[in-house]
Amino acid sequence: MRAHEGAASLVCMTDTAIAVSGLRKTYGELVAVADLDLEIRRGEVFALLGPNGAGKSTTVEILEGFRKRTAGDVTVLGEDPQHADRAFRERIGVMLQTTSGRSFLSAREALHHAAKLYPHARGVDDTLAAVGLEAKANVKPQLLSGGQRRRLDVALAVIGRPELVFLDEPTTGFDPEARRQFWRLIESLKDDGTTIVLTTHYLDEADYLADRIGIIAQGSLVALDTPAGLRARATGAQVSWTEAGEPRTESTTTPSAFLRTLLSRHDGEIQHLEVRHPSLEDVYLDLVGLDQPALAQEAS
Ligand SMILES: Nc1ncnc2c1ncn2[C@@H]1O[C@H](COP(=O)(O)OP(=O)(O)OP(=O)(O)O)[C@@H](O)[C@H]1O
Repeated sequence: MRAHEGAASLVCMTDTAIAVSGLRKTYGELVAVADLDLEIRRGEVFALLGPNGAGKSTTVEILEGFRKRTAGDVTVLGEDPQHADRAFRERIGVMLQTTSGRSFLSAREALHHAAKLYPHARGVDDTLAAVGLEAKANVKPQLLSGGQRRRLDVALAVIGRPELVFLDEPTTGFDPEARRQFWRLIESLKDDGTTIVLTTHYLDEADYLADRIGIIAQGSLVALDTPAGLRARATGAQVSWTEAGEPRTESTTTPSAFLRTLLSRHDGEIQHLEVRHPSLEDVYLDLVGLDQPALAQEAS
């Protein structure tokens, strides 16, 4: 290898947290993930969105080293997760969809126990505070609410100060305040340079937190962009108003021109006049297909 090639590959190694090429996972006849290519940079917050059964958890679990792939190349922090050793495990934090709280330990004890497994773990009390569980520190998981157990799962995923955190639907069951608190925690992890991969069904969460969003449908990536880039794919607007007591709605790609015409037709105040631009959710629904069944295609 020539010197400049070595330097180039070193830059590539340090900049890339996750590299996926041609990833495929089948369960018998079912294709859960179909030839997925993806690169996630270090320090990036990456959100994976998609309908139920799209293949998000399967993909994430392969990246975590908990599931074997059928085909393709996967590198996570420079290693193949399929051959993950303890050193690799210490560098990643994982929050699975199912809660993992140890029922015989209190929240604080569970975190103390987990912290011992990592060389540079966070403080237990700081971590409890970051997820808003100080008041429940001495409570066993089975006496926590569903949302509080998820918060404990988040705390367990980040206690080891991992370089890379996987969060599978982390805020399912959170009340609005807990979600905001979780968002602040993600922001502080990002400020520390942590790479974060999260799956979520909340478009606002992905919009707020993610540097880039990957949208997966039927095992394939159908879009990969920044939240702003995805929103920019939406064109046109819906103009609605009330005329002669009847609600009216028009879709238009030229809302200003439409409004000028509408205003010229009305002397007085137009009732309930509203211009609505497509949201990220509209773009998402368009990409995954409104009528798309949440089933992976049959293996070919
Ligand atoms: N162990 C398994 N054996 C057989 N099929 C599986 C298995 N795990 C997942 N599947 C199937 O693979 C497809 C993808 O599932 P996956 O859990 O990855 O979807 P998901 O996008 O995470 O969905 P959700 O949003 O509902 O969590 C689904 O059709 C699912 O039924």
